[in-house]
Amino acid sequence: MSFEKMQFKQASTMASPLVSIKSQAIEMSEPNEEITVRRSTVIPPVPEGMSKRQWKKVWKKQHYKDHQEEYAKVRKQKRQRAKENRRAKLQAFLERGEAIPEELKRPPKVNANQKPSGIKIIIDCAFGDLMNDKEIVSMSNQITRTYSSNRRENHCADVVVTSFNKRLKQRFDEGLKGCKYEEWQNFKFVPDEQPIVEADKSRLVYLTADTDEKLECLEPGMTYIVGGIVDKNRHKLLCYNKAKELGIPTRRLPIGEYINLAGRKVLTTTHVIQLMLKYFDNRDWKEALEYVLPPRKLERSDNDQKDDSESNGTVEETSVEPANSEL
Ligand SMILES: C[S@@+](CC[C@H](N)C(=O)[O-])C[C@H]1O[C@@H](n2cnc3c(N)ncnc32)[C@H](O)[C@@H]1O
Repeated sequence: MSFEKMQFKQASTMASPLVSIKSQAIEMSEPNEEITVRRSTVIPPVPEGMSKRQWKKVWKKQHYKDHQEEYAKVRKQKRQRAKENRRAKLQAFLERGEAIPEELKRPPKVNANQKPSGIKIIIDCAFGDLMNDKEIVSMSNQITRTYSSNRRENHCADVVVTSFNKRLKQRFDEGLKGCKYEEWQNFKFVPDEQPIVEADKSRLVYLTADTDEKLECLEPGMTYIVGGIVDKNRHKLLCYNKAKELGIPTRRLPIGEYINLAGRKVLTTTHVIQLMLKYFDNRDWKEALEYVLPPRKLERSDNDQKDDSESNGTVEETSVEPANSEL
């Protein structure tokens, strides 16, 4: 049993609550009624050797683990409600005989006319130890988004997720249980770096914002490596240095050549892959950039620039899908 778990067990059995936080308890109600989350306000005393802050974190985590199934039900109900609301909105337009607005349209989840782009993409996830728990969750979500883009766009790639082990794998096996990632089409998850270290280096390119060398175009037959890390730019040159050590050529995306984006042009892993897939539509970077990046990032204002400086220049992923794929 881990130290944290032991502390939790001991403390849970203690009687007098000394610390008060908003811990969550889920109330199950009648079927079809809203499943609500009721907040109780006490947690057991802080175990010795732990700060109040650490203890709150451990308590919350354990509480979430204990109520995982109920939380999943709440999420499911929320999704269901959102679906019903959307359907009702669409219905209202149809009943009035009006055209459905573009923002309510959605592309099909699977694109039946999809063609292979001929490229391979490696998501290098060897940086798990540099991410906190939230960032691991964000990274796992980015991988699932990448998968849906790879199913939805007009061109797909063979994607390999390397160093898929430890906390990231655990996140998929526990938090994203049921997503059946082992069965995803055109996606492979491997526990080590074999696909990188054993590849023919002349067919490899490591993408990084930290190089001056521009990626002119994407070539079928090539393998492009994208860093699988969410770091708010804490670790500058991380992927660049790794590529250099491994003798892999590096390239940056030609962002500044086509659009106006202030600050460092560091994109999220998902955006980079979505851009690559979109590029194959017309082999047009500008078109791909405008499609994938959120519009607020393309038309810069003072506020946007402030946002960027707060997030250390990374263009944060703000929507689940590419900017206009909510259509
Ligand atoms: C959030 S960034 C990670 C930044 C990290 N500090 C690093 O050293 O790369 C995720 C990945 O997307 C790719 N990437 C982001 N912006 C890029 C750009 N402008 N050009 C090429 N690749 C980029 C890189 O592969 C990068 O590792």
